[in-house]
Amino acid sequence: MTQQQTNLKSLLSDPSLLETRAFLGGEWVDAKDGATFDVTNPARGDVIAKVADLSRDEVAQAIDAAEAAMKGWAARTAKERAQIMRKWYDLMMENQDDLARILTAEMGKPFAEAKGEIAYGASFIEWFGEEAKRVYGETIPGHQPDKRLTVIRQPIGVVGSITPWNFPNAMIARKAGPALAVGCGFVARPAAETPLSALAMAVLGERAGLPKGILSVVTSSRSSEVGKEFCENHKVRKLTFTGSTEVGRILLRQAADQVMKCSMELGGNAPFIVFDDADLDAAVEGAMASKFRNNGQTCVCANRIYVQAGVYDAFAKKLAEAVDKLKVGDGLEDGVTTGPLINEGAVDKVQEHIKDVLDGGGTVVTGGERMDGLFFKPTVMTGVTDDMKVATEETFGPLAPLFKFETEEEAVEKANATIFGLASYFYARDIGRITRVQESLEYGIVGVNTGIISTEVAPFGGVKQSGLGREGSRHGIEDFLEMKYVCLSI
Ligand SMILES: NC(=O)C1=CN([C@@H]2O[C@H](COP(=O)(O)OP(=O)(O)OC[C@H]3O[C@@H](n4cnc5c(N)ncnc54)[C@H](OP(=O)(O)O)[C@@H]3O)[C@@H](O)[C@H]2O)C=CC1
Ligand SMILES: O=C(O)[C@H](O)CS(=O)(=O)O
Repeated sequence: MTQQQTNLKSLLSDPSLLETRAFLGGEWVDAKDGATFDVTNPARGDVIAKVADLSRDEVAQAIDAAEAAMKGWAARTAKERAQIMRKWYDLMMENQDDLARILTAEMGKPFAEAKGEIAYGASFIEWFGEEAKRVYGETIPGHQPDKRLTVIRQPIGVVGSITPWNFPNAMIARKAGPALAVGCGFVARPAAETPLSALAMAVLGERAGLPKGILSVVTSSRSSEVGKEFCENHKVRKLTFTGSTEVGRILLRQAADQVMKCSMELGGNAPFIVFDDADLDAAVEGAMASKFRNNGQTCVCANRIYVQAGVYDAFAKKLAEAVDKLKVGDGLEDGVTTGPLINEGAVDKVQEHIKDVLDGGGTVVTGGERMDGLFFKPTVMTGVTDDMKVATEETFGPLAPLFKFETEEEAVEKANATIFGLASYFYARDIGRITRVQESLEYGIVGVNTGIISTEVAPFGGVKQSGLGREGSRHGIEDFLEMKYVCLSI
C-alpha cells in the first residue's frame, strides 16, 4: 500500500471502502498477471492507489458470471430486488462522507460537490428500485376469436457499461440502477482516472445483498480492449456509454456487428442565452451554477453564453464579479469551490480556447491564466465570435465566453448551429418569448431561468450527436427491457 493510500484510508470512517482489487463475479481479485495501474490525485499529483489492471479475458469472465447470476436474479420478484436496491441506497447515504472523500481524492471536485454527487448517484438506485415494481405488461383484444394476445417485458440481458471520470459515482448509478432493478447482469468499466468510487459502490452493493456475479467492476487501463469485449461478446445484449461523442461513434461502429442495443450519453455544447428582459442577477447565478459546476467539466455546462446587446456590458461585469469570488484549491480543504482540472490535456484545451479568442480580438475580463499544477483561474471573456473554436468545440473547463446578439431569432439560430443537442438554457421573463424559445431550441434538455437541470425524476439525454436514449425518469428503465408479444391460440 502506498503512503498516500494509507493517508486516504486514514481520512475514512470505514477504510474498507477504499478497495483497489477488481470486483469480478462476486470475488475481490488482483489481475491474474498482477498488473496494476496508478490512480492519481489531480490536486496534488501524487499516486493515491494502485488498482488491479484486468485483461480482456478477465472481462469475459465477468460477463460469464453476470449471465449465470441473471437466472436467479431475474427470477426474484421485483419487490425482492427493490428491497436490496433500497438497502444499497441506504448504505450509500450512510457512507456519503467517505464515498465523497474517495471521489474528491481521485477526481478533484470539492468535497461539498462530491457529497452532492453521492446523493445524486444514490437517488438513481432508490428511484429505479421503486420503478422496477411497476414494469407492467399489457393484454390486447385478439385479432381472431381464438386468439389471446399479451405483451410481457423482460430484462434485456447482460449489460456492459463504460463511464467517464467526471461523475465517477453518479454515471454508474444512473445505469446500474435500472439495469439491476429489472433483473439484468451488469459489468461496469469505470474510467482509469477514477475507479475507486466504482469499487466503493461495489463494496456497498455486496453488503446490500446483490447476489454473487450480478455486478462486476472490471478495472482496466485498456479501455479500448474492454470496449471490444463488450461489443464482440455475444453474451452482452446491451452497451451503455457515457462520454465523448468521438468515443461514442467508435463504440456504435463496433456494436453494429452484432446489432447490439446501445444507450449513448455523449458530448454537449450548451448555449446559455440571456435576453434583455431577464432578471440579470438570477441569470448570473444560473450561469455560475451551469458553467462552473465541477470546474466546467460536465457535459451540460454552459459552453457558449449569448447575451443580448442591451444588457451585455452589465451582465459581463456582474458575472466577472461573481467569478472572482470562487476559491480555487484542493477539494478536501474547507471553503474551496473549484478544484483542479483532471489532467494536462484538459488544461491544454482551456488554454487553446482562450488563446484562440484572444487571437480573434477577444478580451479577458477576469482569469485567463493557469495556476500551479492542474489548477486554472476561472475565466470570463468578451468579444467572442462564432468563428472561434469555443463556438463549436466543448471546452470542458472554467471558461465563460460571452457572445453578443441583437434579436431573439439570431440567438436561437446561433444556439442551434451545432452538431450537439444535449442541454440548453435561457433567461427571460416574457411568457411569449419563453414559449417560442423553449420550443425552438434543438436540445434534449432546456433550462428556463435555471442553470441546474439534473435530477433522477426527469429524462436526461440529448438529440443530434449528443446521444441516444434517456437516463433517469420513468423512461430510463425502458432501455434495459425487451418487449415480448405472446399470441395464444385457444
Ligand atoms: N453526455 C454525458 O452525460 C456526458 C458526456 N461526457 C463527454 O465526455 C467527454 C469528457 O469525458 P471523457 O471521459 O474524457 O470522455 P471519453 O469519451 O474520452 O472517455 C469516456 C470513457 O470511455 C473510455 N474510452 C475511451 N476510449 C474508448 C474506446 N475506444 N473503447 C471503449 N472505451 C473507451 C474512457 O476510458 P479511459 O479514460 O480510461 O481511456 C472513459 O472511461 C466530453 O466530451 C464530455 O462532454 C462526459 C460525461 C457525461
Ligand atoms: O457527466 C455529466 O456531465 C453528467 O451527465 C452531468 S449531470 O447529469 O451530473 O448533470
